[in-house]
Amino acid sequence: MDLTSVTLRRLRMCLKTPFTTSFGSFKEKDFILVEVRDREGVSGWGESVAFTTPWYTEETLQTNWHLLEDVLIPMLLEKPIHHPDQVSELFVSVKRNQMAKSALEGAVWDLYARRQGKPLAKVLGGEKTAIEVGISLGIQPKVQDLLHRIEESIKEGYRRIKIKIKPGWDMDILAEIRCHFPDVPLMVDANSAYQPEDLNHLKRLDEFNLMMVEQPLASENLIDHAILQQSLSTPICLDESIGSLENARQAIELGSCGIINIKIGRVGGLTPAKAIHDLCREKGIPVWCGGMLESGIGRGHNIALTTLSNFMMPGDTAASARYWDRDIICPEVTVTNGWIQVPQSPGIGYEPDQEAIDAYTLYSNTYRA
Ligand SMILES: O=C(O)CCC(=O)c1ccccc1C(=O)O
Ligand SMILES: [Mg+2]
Repeated sequence: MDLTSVTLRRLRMCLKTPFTTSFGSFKEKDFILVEVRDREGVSGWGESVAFTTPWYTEETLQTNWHLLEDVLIPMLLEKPIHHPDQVSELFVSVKRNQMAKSALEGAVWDLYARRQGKPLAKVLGGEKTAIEVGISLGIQPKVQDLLHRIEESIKEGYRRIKIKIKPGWDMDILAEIRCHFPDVPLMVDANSAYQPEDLNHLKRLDEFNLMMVEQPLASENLIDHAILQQSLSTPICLDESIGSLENARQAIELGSCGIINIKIGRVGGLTPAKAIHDLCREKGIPVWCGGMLESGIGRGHNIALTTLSNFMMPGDTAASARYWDRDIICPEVTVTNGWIQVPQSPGIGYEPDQEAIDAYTLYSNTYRA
């Protein structure tokens, strides 16, 4: 692959409705869009999923810009590579900074697939032609608002509902939801809002017939997740705790979870994401693809990854229109009866909408070999 330049753009897109987790609320999404170009002028696209503050992991938009500009782009443009798998190898000497690595690696994967004239899903070894998706609903001002959002989401066809929980917005809310929607496939995500001492309280989650409870405790705390899993019949799903293949191996060995949420950005790219997927398949741990309120570019990457066989549960990659008035890809991602048809055109299979990208760009910079 003859890479000649990389362009970073900082975009700001307004969310249709604010998204609230146990750590705070977002009204807009600021992120870095990455474009790699080769000698023939073909482009590949990637997206950094880092937020502007380090509430989810330690990375931020600014730390990603720094890593990309000062470390990763110079490394990538210095040495020729032949396959996108070599990008994560090239970055082994750089500790962590997974989202920064992933943004660039994803762009190289897209370019590689486009050059082959094949969909990224195929190039990754994915077989599915359609993927099943769910929806993640943030904490709402009132229970009534949440019930209304759930009803709408079911009507739109989403295959499972995930709600965000935190102390004070958990058991009573779930009781209310189950009263109105006794059978809807339901799960909860705490984004580490609980402490090991909350074990007895968390045991009550078993009353609500949940598919899983996502990341109840701190990311570093695999031991207490294992202890909690022993007293819960609801499977624990780890999100923030899984930053690498090694984290996944340890969580599985310790019994810290029964399910893993794979996010490409959190694990450093598509190559490591695939390695975690393969390990989980071997160990009998089902996986699903999480979301980070991505633009269409990141959404396209998620869809391609989800075509791998061990993605056995609906992911969080909802339709473009659930987040944005206008997405930055053509066509936008649409969901019909809870399914997304995997695009069959080359690369991520969605074309970047240059006009929309320009309209959302705050500033940009290009780096040449
Ligand atoms: O709709 C989405 O993209 C996923 C929503 C979501 O749950 C989420 C959004 C932002 C950050 C973290 C998470 C999460 O899965 O924990
Ligand atoms: Mg999560």
